[in-house]
Amino acid sequence: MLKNPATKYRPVAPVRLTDRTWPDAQLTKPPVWCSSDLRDGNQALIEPMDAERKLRMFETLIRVGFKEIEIGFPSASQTDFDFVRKLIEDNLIPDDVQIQVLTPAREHLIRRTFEAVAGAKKCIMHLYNATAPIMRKVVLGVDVEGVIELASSHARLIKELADKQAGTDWRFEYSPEMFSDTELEVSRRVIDAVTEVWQPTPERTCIINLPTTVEHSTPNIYADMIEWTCRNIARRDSIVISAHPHNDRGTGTATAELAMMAGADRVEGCLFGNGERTGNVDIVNIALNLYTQGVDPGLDFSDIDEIRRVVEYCNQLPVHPRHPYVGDLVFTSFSGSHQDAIKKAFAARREGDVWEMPYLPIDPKDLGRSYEAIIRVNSQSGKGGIAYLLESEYGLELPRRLQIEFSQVVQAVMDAQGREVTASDIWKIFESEYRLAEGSVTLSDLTQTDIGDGRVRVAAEAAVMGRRMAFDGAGNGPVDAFVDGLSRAAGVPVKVLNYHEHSMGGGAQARAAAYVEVRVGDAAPVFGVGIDANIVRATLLAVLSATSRGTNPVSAEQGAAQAVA
Ligand SMILES: CC(=O)SCCNC(=O)CCNC(=O)[C@H](O)C(C)(C)COP(=O)(O)OP(=O)(O)OC[C@H]1O[C@@H](n2cnc3c(N)ncnc32)[C@H](O)[C@@H]1OP(=O)(O)O
Ligand SMILES: CC(C)C(=O)C(=O)O
Repeated sequence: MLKNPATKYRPVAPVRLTDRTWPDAQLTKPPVWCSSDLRDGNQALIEPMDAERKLRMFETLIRVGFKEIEIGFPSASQTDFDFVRKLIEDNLIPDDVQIQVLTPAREHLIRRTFEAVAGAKKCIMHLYNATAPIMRKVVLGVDVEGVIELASSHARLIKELADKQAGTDWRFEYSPEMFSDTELEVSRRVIDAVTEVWQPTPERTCIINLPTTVEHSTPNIYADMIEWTCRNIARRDSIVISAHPHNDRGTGTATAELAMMAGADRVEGCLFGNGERTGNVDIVNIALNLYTQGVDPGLDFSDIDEIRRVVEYCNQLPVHPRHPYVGDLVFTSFSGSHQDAIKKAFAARREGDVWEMPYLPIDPKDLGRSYEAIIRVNSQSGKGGIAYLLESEYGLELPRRLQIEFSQVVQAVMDAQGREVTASDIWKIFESEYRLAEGSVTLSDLTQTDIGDGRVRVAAEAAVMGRRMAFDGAGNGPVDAFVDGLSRAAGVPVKVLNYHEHSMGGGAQARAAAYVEVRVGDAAPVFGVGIDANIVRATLLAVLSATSRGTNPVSAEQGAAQAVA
C-alpha cells in the first residue's frame, strides 16, 4: 500500500447543496421494489443460471411479492432470450407483475430485445448507456453532446419500436450508467433529453434509474445527488426516480435508505445482495430495516430460510453466516452479558408487547426462525445463557445462586474441551453434576409418622452414587426429619440453607423440580436438585443430591466432563 494514497486516489467532491432536506426525512412507506436477481445478479455469477434455476428464482420473486422484476438481458445470450420467451409463451407472468428487460444503447441489441418480449402483456424496456467522464473518454469516445445524442437517439428508437408493438403495455426506463460518477449537470441534460423523447405524464410515468454502478463515496453524497436531481430535472412529476446501489464500500443499504429519504421512489437490487463484485444492494436488508421501524415493506420474508435455500441454489453461492436478518448466526448470542439481558427481557416480555429485545433487532419468529439458536454457549458465555437453555429446552428455572454455581461447572468443561456446548450437552452436565441420571440417587421405603406436637418421624432407605444407607429422624416437618436422619447416618451435620421449587409441565405428566442449598459440616454450601412427580420426594432427592455433592465433589466434576466427552 502507498504511504500517501492521495498521490493515487482522489476524494469524491461533495455536492453544493446547502439547503438539503433529506436529513430530516423519515421513511414511512416502502419504495417500489424491483428485483434484478435475474439480470444484474445473474450477470455476476460464476455460472449464470440455467433455465430451471431462472424459473425457480422467478417463482420465488413472485411469492415474495415483487411486482417489477428485471428478468434478463435478452440480447446477451440465447439462454436469456429463451427464458424471456418461455415466461411469455407459457403465460407464467401474473397480470399484476411487470417484467423488465435491459438493453444497451445499441440498435441491433435493442431490436433483439424487442423481439424477445414480443407478445408480453406489460413490459418495462430498460435502456442504459454510460455517462461518466472516464467512460465517455475511454469506452465510448464521445463528448458530452455525443453522450446526450447516444441516449436520446436510442430512446427514440425504443419509442418507435414500442409503438409498433402496441399490444404490450409499455413503460420505459433509462439509466445513466455510473450516475454517481457523472457530473450532475451532465446527468441532468441526458435525463432531460431522454424524457423529452419519451414525454412521460403523471398518468404514464417513465423510470429514471440512478445507479451507483460502482460505489465511490459516502451515502450522504449520493443522497445529495438524488435530491439535487429531483429538484433540477424536467418533468419530475411524470418520473419515478429509482435508486440502483452497488455495495463496493459496504454501504449499499445506507445508500438506498438515504436515497429514499432524498426522494427516490423505487429501489432496484437483489435478494441477499448478490450482484456485480460486492453485490447489488440487498433488498431483503432494506425491506426488513423498514419492517423493524414498523413499516410494512410489502414483501414477505416470513420463511426467510426457504428463500435463502432457493437463492443459494440458483446463484450457487452461499449466504454468509453473519448476513443481516438471514445468516445462520445473526440471531445468536454467545457472550454472557448479552445472553443475560436476552433471558431477562424474555422473562419480562408479555404477549402483544412492542418488541424491545436487547441484542435482537427483530423477532426471529417473524421470519420463520425459532428461538432455539438465540443463545449458544461457549467459553464467552455466562450463567444467563446456560440458564436460558435449561429453561427453554428442559423447563428448569434455576435459582440465581444455583445458576452461578452451575455455570462454573460448565465453564470448567468448556475450558477442558475448548468447544461450544449444546443445550443437550448442558443437560448432560447438569444431570451428572446434580445426580439426576437414572439410579444415581434413589429413595425407597419412605415412611412418615405423626409423633405429636406438630412433629413427624421419617424413615427411608437411600442409595447415592451406589452407596446405600438407611436412616430415621424426627423434626418439625418431613424435610426437617429427613435431614435429621441423614445427618445421623452420614455422621456429619447437614443443614438446609435455601429452598426453591416449581412445577414442570402440566396434566398427568407434571413433575416438580426442587432446588436446595445445603451446608454439610463446615464445608461451603452446595446446591442439590431433585425432580419427581411428588414435591416432597423431589425435595428429599434434592437434599440427597446436595449432600452427595458436598461430600464427594471431585467425582462430580469428572462425571460432568465425561458426560459430554
Ligand atoms: C453496469 C451494468 O451492469 S450494464 C450491463 C452489463 N451487462 C452485460 O454486459 C451482460 C451482457 N452483455 C453481453 O452479453 C455482451 O456484452 C453484449 C451482447 C451486450 C455485447 O457484446 P459485444 O458486442 O461482444 O461487446 P462487448 O461485450 O465487448 O462490449 C463492449 C462494446 O460495447 C460498446 N458499448 C458499450 N456500451 C455501449 C453503448 N451504450 N452504446 C454503444 N456502444 C456501447 C463498447 O464501446 C464496446 O465496443 P467495441 O467492441 O467496439 O470497443
Ligand atoms: C444498467 C445499470 C442500471 C446497472 O446495472 C448499473 O449501473 O449498475
